[in-house]
Amino acid sequence: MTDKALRLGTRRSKLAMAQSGQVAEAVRRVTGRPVELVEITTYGDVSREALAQIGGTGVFVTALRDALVRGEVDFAVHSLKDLPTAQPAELALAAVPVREDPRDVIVARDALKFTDLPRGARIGTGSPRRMAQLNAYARAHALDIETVAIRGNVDTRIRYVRDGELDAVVLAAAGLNRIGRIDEVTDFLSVDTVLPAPGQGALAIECAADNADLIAALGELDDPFTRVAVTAERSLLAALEAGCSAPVGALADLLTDGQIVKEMRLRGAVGTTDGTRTVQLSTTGSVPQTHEQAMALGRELATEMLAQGAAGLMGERAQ
Ligand SMILES: NCc1[nH]cc(CCC(=O)O)c1CC(=O)O
Repeated sequence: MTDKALRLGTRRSKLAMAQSGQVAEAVRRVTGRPVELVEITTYGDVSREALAQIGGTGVFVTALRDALVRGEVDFAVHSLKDLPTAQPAELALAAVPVREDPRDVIVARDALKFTDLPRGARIGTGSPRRMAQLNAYARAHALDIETVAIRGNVDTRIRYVRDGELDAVVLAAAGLNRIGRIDEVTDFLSVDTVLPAPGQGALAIECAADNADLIAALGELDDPFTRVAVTAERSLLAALEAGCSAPVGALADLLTDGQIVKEMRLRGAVGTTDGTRTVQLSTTGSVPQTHEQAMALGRELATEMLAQGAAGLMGERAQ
């Protein structure tokens, strides 16, 4: 094996740099090769206005993928939840490392928990999924909250709370962990309250589909269970024909009896952002042993959710 540095394409944001840095270290460890970070500036990074117009995080992923396809970098790390469900033929998902905490969390003023927020509290999030589920919970439990649409990176969002503009913001635990700000969380939301985005908490390591040596080397970092779980979650998302900013929550986990793994459960939730209508279902089956079995589990749940009217609740998908 050669000693030439592997080039890891990354965005410059704090979260992207943290994720890429952590994966770079793991790749050095398993391959014994040096890894060099190559910063890719995306259109969305340059202009906030542009991002609003193009819509969503797809622009970030696209720029990294273009650099991979052009051979400017050897591999890239994405937050799996930001990755479109369609896999381009030129690229391979070489590894899905062990997922960390998939939960959403609250960063609130005065160390408040979600259910202790005062009447009329304003909670910031840019995610229709989080709005839908927080508002549905609030309606069911007579909480009087108002969800407020915000944008921006993690630092910007927490600043809304520190500046007193909002009472709380909702973020992913995994992102805060990776940038070293997990201590600022005031409440970890149970997945029974807010089902995370498909793939939340997991990373995707991508490289060129024709680079078999690199796929094999990066494959050392793959966690087969995380991979089947996120495959089932993303299959549900795809079968609902929903985009990555649609109000869809999904989480696959293992049902165990003592130490013995019995089955995999896949939960899904869709709802209108005002929380008035939701479809929330789960299905349980044998733990998928193949990609195709994991895909089938997601499709199966999607079919049941669509039969209960899920399609009619997703009007607010990405512009
Ligand atoms: N949409 C932005 C984004 N993409 C991935 C994460 C966090 C890391 C993860 O979920 O894996 C975040 C921030 C957030 O939702 O708080």
